Amino acid sequence: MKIDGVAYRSVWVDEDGWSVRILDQTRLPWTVDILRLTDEQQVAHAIKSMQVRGAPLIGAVAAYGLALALRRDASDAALESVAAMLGETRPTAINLRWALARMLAALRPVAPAARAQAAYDAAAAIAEDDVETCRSIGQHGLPLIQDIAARKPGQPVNILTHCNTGWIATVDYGTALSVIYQAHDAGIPVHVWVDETRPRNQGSALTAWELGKHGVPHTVIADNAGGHLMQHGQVDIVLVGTDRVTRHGDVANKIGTYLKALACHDNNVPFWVALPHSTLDMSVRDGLREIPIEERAAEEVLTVTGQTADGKVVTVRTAAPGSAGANPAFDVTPARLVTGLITERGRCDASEAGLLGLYPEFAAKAA
Ligand SMILES: CSC[C@H]1O[C@H](OP(=O)(O)O)[C@H](O)[C@@H]1O
Repeated sequence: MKIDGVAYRSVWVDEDGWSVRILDQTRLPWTVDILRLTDEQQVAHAIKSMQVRGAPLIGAVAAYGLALALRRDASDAALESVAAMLGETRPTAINLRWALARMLAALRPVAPAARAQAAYDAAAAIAEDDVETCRSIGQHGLPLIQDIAARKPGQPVNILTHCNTGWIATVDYGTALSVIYQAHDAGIPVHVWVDETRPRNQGSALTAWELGKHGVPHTVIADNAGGHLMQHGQVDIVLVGTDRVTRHGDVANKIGTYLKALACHDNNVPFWVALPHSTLDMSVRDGLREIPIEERAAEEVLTVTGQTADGKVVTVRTAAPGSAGANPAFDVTPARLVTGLITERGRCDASEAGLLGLYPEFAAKAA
């Protein structure tokens, strides 16, 4: 996508042919800082600290992290240990393990002398696959917006979204935001309610920034405002992304997503989840019991980061001194609350039958 008219992806190989470039998402929306990663430890830090974040993107960046490591040591031991280390950086998004598994399958059979180049090629394939996949997700979600627009001619389609599922959560285009971008670019009047998405504010800091750069009308709201807006007919559809979808269609996503789904259910607002194939985990049936939920530092809840009037970016404590904090970073929305799934292959019910209808080859995956 573009930043002030200049095309970017969220991860790319530097001109030097080997180091890896990323946008530092902890500095957005205040500054566009491009980081240069030169080893797997820097990649691990970037993922853990959320300099790069978003389920598909952390998978792609981890793949390049493995390539960086193999430049120095392409032994079997290094291949396995670095893949394991990177796989431990964040527990919930299955895309991280999906990408590393794909890299290991590609690299184990390759002679160490040829492994580094093969790793860059495999990482590039993951990145390119993600770009086309996310573009396609947008196309398959577009009819949902068109149908709503047809029922309210001349009025904007009001879409509520949670967290950031845009091009900076993927290699390009995004998932739920890919649908919004394609609707906007098709000339459909849309307006986006952007959940701020405490505690890391991926909505108010990242989604609002992305939509602003693309010219999409939007309004930032408190996370707790969505239900009220639905009760007053202000939300036509909720579109979110996800970090893991189970065989039965349960959806792990940013904390607060489940509450949005409950409000949708109570107000008959469609709740759609956009995902690439790399977010499917067909080995899990019961998401609530089986998906590991990342517990992040309490400090993220007890503080907030923002920009002062004179342009300084600071972090201030918002909680009472001495109070403890709890920070589960994801929750699981049961399939029964999901209207449907939007994938690169089409839309389906949030069910095993729905998913296998689109991905019959996944039937054999361990369950
Ligand atoms: C396109 S998937 C984005 C997905 O990832 C986010 O989590 P985080 O910001 O912690 O990486 C969030 O759950 C989004 O829905």
